[in-house]
Amino acid sequence: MPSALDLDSFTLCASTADLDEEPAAREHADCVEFRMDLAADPLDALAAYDGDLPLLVTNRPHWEGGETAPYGRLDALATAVEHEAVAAVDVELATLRGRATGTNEVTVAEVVARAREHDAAVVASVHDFDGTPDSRTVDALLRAAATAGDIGKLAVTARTSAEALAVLSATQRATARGDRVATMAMGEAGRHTRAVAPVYGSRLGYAPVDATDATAPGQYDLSTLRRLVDDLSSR
Ligand SMILES: O=C1C[C@@](O)(C(=O)O)C[C@@H](O)[C@@H]1O
Repeated sequence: MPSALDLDSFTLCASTADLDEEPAAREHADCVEFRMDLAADPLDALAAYDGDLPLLVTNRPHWEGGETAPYGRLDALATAVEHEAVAAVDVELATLRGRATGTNEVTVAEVVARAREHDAAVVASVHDFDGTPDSRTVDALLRAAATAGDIGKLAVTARTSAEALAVLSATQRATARGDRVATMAMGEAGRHTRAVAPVYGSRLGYAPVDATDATAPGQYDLSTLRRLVDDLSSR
C-alpha cells in the first residue's frame, strides 16, 4: 500500500492527468499529483489505481488555472480522499475561504474533514499566473496558506530574476518562522526556483514525466528535477 507523505522533507510529485504513468514515475518521484481536472474520468481512474506511489489529488477550478470538469468538483475531491492511496489533497486557499465552486453537495469543510479522517494531508494552494505580488503580500499569502493547510503552497509567475529571488527569500523567511510551505515561480525566469526553492525549505516540487506534458509553465521534466534537487539539497 502506498505510504503517507513525509511533510517535513521534500516530496517530488510527478504531475499527471494519467495514472497509467505511475510506473514510469516510480524511479524518480515520491508521489503522483493526479490532476483530476485534466483527466477524462478521474474517479474511475482513481478506483482502478493500484500503483506504488502515494497520490496527491488536485481538482483545479478554471479560475485558478485549471479545467474544472462538468461535475461537482468538491464532491469528486471528497470521494477521492477516501481512496487508500490518496495521501494528500490540494485545495486552493480561495476555496478554503469560501469562493463559490459551482454545484457541490459537500462543503469545503467536509472535504477537509474527510481528508483528516483518512489521514490525507491538506495542501492549501495559491497561484498567480500573471506575476509575483510584492514581498509583504507573498509573506502574508504563505502565512495564510500554511495556517489553512498542512502545507501552504504558492506558485507565482516570475517575469524577472528579481521576482524569482523574491520567491526564494519568502520561502526562507516562511521556513525560518516555522511555516511549512512549498513554493515555485512559474515561467522561464522562475524555472531555476523549482530546483533551488527546496534548499530554502520548500516541501513540494512538481514535474511531468515527459516535458511535453507540463502542467505549468517552466517545469523541468521529472528526472531532471530529481537530479537537480538531489544535487543541490542534502537529503
Ligand atoms: O499547483 C501546482 C504547481 C504547478 O502549478 C507548478 O507550477 O508546478 C503544477 C500544478 O500541477 C500543481 O497543481
